[in-house]
Amino acid sequence: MTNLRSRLHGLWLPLVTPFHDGELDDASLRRLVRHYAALPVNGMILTATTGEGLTLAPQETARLVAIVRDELTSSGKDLPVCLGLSGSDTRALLDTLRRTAAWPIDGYLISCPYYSRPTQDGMIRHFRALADQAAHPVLIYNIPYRTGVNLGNEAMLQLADHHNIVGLKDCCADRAQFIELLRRRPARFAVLTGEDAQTWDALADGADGAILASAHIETGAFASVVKLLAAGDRDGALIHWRTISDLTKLLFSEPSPAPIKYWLWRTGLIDSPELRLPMTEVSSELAARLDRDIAARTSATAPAPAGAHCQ
Ligand SMILES: O=C(O)C1=N[C@H](C(=O)O)C[C@H](O)C1
Repeated sequence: MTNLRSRLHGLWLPLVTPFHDGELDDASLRRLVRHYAALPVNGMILTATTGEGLTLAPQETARLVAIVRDELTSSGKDLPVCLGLSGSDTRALLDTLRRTAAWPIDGYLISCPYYSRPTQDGMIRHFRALADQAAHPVLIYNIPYRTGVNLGNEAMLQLADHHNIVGLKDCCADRAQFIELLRRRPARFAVLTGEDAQTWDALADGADGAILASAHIETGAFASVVKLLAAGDRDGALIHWRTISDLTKLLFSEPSPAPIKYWLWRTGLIDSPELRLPMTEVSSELAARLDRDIAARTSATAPAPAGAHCQ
């Protein structure tokens, strides 16, 4: 597997997990991976928020990882892949790390423990225990509005010194905290944003890259924004950002990844827009808005697949 730290830049895609009639949809998954492998994506995250990882059985996650690696290999694309993990029981996560140690992945994206609201010291000890054990490097996922707890910069910087913790996916939603971290972090600690609507600000502030669910759509434009801003071409990046900034809001106007799955279904990339409960499909109002946006963006390309219809 790859040296993950050296690959933590550019645009990463947190892949949706396609389902059909309640089951993991292997055919759609293979189609998705082939599609994105041909686009300017620097890495993939599996089974995170967008991948509905909390709803997958361990055997399904193993099958998903194997399929993704198989399709990437057949596409000739050596993309790094991180497995999303979340949980609030350190011992259970240690078991998961042992069970997945030999899987064909390059790293883990591990969210802060949710619901129990531990102290900063508790989270430091949690991530150190996981990183000590992990057979692959660890990216921390700080997303307080989902977990209920914010990993502050003092704790983050202590964790950044751990040899097996290589970076952060930041969704702290606090620009001052984010900028201070960018100023104080060691160079070996990568910082990528996961705040779709704030992508421009985060990259302009100095983030190394972005992990964006919205980039399932208009992938090339998102990749251009990341690449051009990194190269210092603000005007060039702005041309692309203006075509996608509203999209980031539309795709998060109901719980993600329902709007993205609806879009991928309507454009023929997956066979069904279904999610696993408690997540539900988009409302009919949003479906109509998405259809209008799809029509506006794809009028020059293929029509919606036969059988796809507004709900
Ligand atoms: O699945 C992810 O990883 C992402 N999660 C964030 C969220 O859903 O809150 C958003 C980001 O685009 C990717």
